[in-house]
Amino acid sequence: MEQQTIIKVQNLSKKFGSFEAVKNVSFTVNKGDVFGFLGPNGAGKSTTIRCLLSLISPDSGSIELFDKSLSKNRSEILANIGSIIEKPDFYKYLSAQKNLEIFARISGANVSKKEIAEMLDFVGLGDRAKHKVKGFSHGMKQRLGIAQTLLHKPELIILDEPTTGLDPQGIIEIRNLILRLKNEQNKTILLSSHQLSEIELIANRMVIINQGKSIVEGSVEELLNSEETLVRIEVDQVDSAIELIRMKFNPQEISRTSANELEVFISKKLVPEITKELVLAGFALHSIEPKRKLEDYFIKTIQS
Ligand SMILES: Nc1ncnc2c1ncn2[C@@H]1O[C@H](COP(=O)(O)OP(=O)(O)OP(=O)(O)O)[C@@H](O)[C@H]1O
Repeated sequence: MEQQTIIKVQNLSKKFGSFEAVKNVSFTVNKGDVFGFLGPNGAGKSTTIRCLLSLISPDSGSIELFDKSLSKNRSEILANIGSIIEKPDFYKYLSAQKNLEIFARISGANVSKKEIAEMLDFVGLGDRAKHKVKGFSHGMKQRLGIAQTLLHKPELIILDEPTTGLDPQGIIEIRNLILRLKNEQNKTILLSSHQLSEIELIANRMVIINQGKSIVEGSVEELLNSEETLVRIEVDQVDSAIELIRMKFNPQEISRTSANELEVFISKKLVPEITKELVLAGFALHSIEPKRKLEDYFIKTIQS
């Protein structure tokens, strides 16, 4: 069965003055994806998301949502998206339930009190429905924000860095909630983050964006578990170790990174073999650390 495309962004560019915040960004989100939009701070994630929500208009490129052009079907498309792009704002002296009732009325969503109660249950705030938002933790407000995005029953949910500022427990709650949105409510979710670990835990597909450009897109599993691995080896006599590895394994790339360390790009399967050969040849092997290529790449990107 052919997969339905929910978001198709092609060659999107946006400048602020002469500064190019987004340069030719392209990616595709399919129905049922938890799609990770990964990049360091300032990469252009929020700018892209603001274009998707038609809050700003791109300078060039095309955006299709639900197989329709955003520029030509704006209100129909936006009615099918729920989003949190900044910290959700509530009437703090009103209860969680009252807040949702008001937001439902403002957005014109036809939602019964029973449905609102179910949404609050879904985000784990059922027993707090009558409590004033004033006393809610940041995590609870974030979950109430997610309930708010569900009011008009959208097919696509866009969350811009939803776990920023949350404590570890709060992060786990949001993560579980996102997975339940996909599994129990059949939502498609676009989730931006600057943390690979976050995306790895919940997304099935992702794009990495850096300095306004999309760099790599694909299945999280395939991208993170690619056969080719960067292996860091701490050993005495680095140059002789490089010679030995070159001779026996013919790696694609190998280089000395410090007086007692080398890096080699090689198939994951060969790591035990390399270890054995170095030890048998009498090298003092202090450590051997395989790093997934993408992880290493992403860390370098962030640090640069
Ligand atoms: N309205 C604006 N005017 C000028 N520059 C802007 C504007 N909005 C964003 N930028 C710049 O564009 C770049 C990309 O910002 P953007 O917010 O899209 O990044 P981001 O990936 O979402 O990062 P963060 O997680 O820090 O928000 C940044 O350098 C930012 O300073």
